[in-house]
Amino acid sequence: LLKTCSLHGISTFSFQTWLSQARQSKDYALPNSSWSQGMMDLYSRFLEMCKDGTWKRIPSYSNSIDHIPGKAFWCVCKERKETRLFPRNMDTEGVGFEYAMFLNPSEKRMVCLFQPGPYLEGHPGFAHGGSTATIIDSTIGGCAIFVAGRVMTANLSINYRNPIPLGSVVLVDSKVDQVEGRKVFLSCQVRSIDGQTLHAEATALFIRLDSTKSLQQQMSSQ
Ligand SMILES: CCCCC/C=C\C/C=C\C/C=C\C/C=C\CCCC(=O)SCCNC(=O)CCNC(=O)[C@H](O)C(C)(C)COP(=O)(O)OP(=O)(O)OC[C@H]1O[C@@H](n2cnc3c(N)ncnc32)[C@H](O)[C@@H]1OP(=O)(O)O
Repeated sequence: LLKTCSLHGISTFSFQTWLSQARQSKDYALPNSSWSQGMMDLYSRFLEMCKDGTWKRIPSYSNSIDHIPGKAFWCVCKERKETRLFPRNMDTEGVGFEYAMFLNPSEKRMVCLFQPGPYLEGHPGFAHGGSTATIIDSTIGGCAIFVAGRVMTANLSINYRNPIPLGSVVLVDSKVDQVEGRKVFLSCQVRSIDGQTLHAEATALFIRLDSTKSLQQQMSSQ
């Protein structure tokens, strides 16, 4: 993680500093009692693949700033307590977005194990398409961030193929297809655990933000 971030000039802070800051925040990507057996099995499978370094488990905090090494650098500490990363906006376990991400840096690939809870309902019994879009955007976005640094979604195109039952577990599998200057093109598939059902597929364009400006400067100038 440090190597990736350093490559993009995100941080001059030490990995230890970032780790100690991150440790103060709750990591929501760890198993909790709402996770189904299917979610636990898939999580264990990916954790196993982390042992040789091929995959990396990505921690997840309720505030986006906590993901950034040297977060204090952006001096947004006052506002940060009042905001939450959208998919981490619920306090009760299991009712909303339950998910954990794993990164494969050499394949430029990010997967997300996703268990949609009952508060994400659209059609009765099924996940709202907006929640599917959110988890796709977050997974693809996480992938783009780790590959290209600071980016924003410019375009996200989704084909919904089969509805996702609430409480089921799906695998959101994204990868970077191409980088052209500031443009990062990615694609994604959402499948059932057994791979037999394609729930959704997506393509996305992310634009790398001007690296000479801080994230905060770019946000405030728009
Ligand atoms: C949330 C951060 C969390 C950080 C956590 C980090 C790690 C955690 C790990 C796990 C994941 C956790 C979180 C997931 C992360 C993110 C998910 C959320 C992401 C979002 O939810 S994000 C909100 C929605 N997003 C917006 O709110 C963007 C609004 N927008 C703009 O802010 C500008 O629009 C911008 C900046 C996109 C570009 O503006 P700009 O001025 O920098 O660049 P410009 O316009 O010059 O475009 C340069 C070249 O791209 C082409 N181009 C531009 N747009 C295009 C389009 N739509 N289609 C086709 N081509 C396009 C141009 O045509 C030109 O091409 P050319 O150079 O060839 O002429």
